[in-house]
Formats: sequence, C-alpha cells, structure tokens
Amino acid sequence: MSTAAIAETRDLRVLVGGTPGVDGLALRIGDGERWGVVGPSGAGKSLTAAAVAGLLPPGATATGSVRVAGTELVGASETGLADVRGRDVALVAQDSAVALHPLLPVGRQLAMPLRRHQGLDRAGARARVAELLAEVDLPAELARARPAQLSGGQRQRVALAAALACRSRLLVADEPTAALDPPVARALLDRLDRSLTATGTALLLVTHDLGVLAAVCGHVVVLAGGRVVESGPVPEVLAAPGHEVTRELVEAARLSVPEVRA
Ligand SMILES: Nc1ncnc2c1ncn2[C@@H]1O[C@H](COP(=O)(O)OP(=O)(O)OP(=O)(O)O)[C@@H](O)[C@H]1O
Repeated sequence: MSTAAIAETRDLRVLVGGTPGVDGLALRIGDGERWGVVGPSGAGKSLTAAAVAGLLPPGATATGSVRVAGTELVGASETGLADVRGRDVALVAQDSAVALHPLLPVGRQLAMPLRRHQGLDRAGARARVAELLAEVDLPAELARARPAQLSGGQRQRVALAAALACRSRLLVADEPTAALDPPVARALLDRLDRSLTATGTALLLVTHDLGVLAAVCGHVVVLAGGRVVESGPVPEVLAAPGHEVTRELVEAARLSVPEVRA
C-alpha cells in the first residue's frame, strides 16, 4: 500500500511569458519519500520545484493542481501560500545569497519563521536558533554574523538550517550544492541526508548530478519539455533507462567521470 501523499501535482502547467515551462505534469510524493528531478536544461525542473514550494517566479502563472499537505496552492492567495511555506514545505535554493538577506544577522533571519509559524517568544527562538546552527554543524556565535561575512558553504548551511527550522514535512531543494566545491557539497548533502533521516521529512531535489541523485533519493522523475518522460525507483531507472532522454543523461554522467590513473 502506498503512503499518503505529502505533495501531488495534477495536470500542472506553468506559463512564463505565455510559454509553458511545465506542461501537464503529474507527480506524487508520498510522505517521507525522497524524489530527485533530473532532465536537460530548460526541462522545467526549477519551475516544478518552485510550484511545489509555492514560490513561482514573478510573471509565472500556474494552472492545474498542486496540493501540499492537503492544501491547494494553485490559485491560493499570497497569505495562503506564505502559511504553507515554512509550515508544510520549505525551500533551499541554488544560491542562498538570494534566499538570505545579506545584511541581516543570521540569527534574526532564522528566528523570524520560528516566531511566525511556531509562536516562539524571543528567548525560545534564540535557543532554537542555537540548536539549528548546531544541527548544520555551525557554531552558535555565527547567529550574530551577516550572510555577507560567511563563506558560500556556510551560507548554504544557514539556508538549510532555515529550511529545517519549522520541521515542515517536505523540503524542496533546487540544486542546493551547485555553487559549492565538491568536498563542501558532499558535507552539505551528508548533513541534509542525516537531517531528513532523523525527521522523516520528504524531499524534492533538483539535481544535474546522477551521483547525488543515487546517494540521496529513492525515486526519480525525468523531465523533458515540461513533461514527465520517465519515473521510478532510482536504481531501476539508472540501470535500465526506458527513455532516450534518460539514456542520454546516464551516458553523459558516465563520460563525465574523470579517468583516474594510479
Ligand atoms: N523567470 C523566467 N522567465 C522566463 N522564462 C523562464 C523563467 N523561468 C523559466 N523559464 C523558462 O521555462 C522553461 C523551464 O525552465 P526551468 O528553469 O524550470 O528549467 P530547468 O529544467 O530547471 O533548466 P536548467 O537545468 O537550465 O536550470 C525554460 O524554457 C525556461 O527558459
């Protein structure tokens, strides 16, 4: 028997400037499941992630249905979307410089959603911020730093802490390690993996990296031209791709592995 869905899209279309970037997409994420989204450039991965996170870019409009924790996001008011974000779904973007205010102390930024969604008072929020920083292996003193003073890896950890802050049941991550060096990226993914395991949080992860997909996700959906061309358990899809687009991605990943000589 399948688990209850934490997120489900039906016939989702996302128009940007009159052109469909996502075109009739059906996706179902069971509670606690980890889904990767892969596909060539322009396939609609980021728009799908944004639609599920309730954070479409300016000028984009959605039709069809996106339900997260039972709430319909298509057609919801800004207030309605703001309630769902943080409570039911949280987003880690590719570039945390966009998600975090560069000049506001990290602690204040982490505390804001805690006070809004969990009703914590100032002291309670401060204590929780220290816990969250520890959860992403950052020292509590960092709460006083501004994002502009941090390294890229530290900023992504803060963005992950912000996303984990409200213990939402679904985390959407759009290439969260794309801007990081490989060792820093690996450490962040390991941290993400441990947090999701500890809390049973579901994941929708956009990635270009099939190694990351295989390490973090149980299921994969392959997009092309705004549509699903293939989906299923990661080991099965990667071992026996059923669609040309998937075959090309697998082949490209094989070719990109550098030859190591002793
Ligand atoms: N803000 C935007 N303005 C105009 N067009 C957009 C915008 N965002 C996405 N699009 C278009 O919608 C389509 C899907 O874009 P999307 O960013 O979801 O693709 P993607 O699969 O994430 O690509 P990439 O791997 O290159 O990031 C593309 O044709 C893209 O050009």
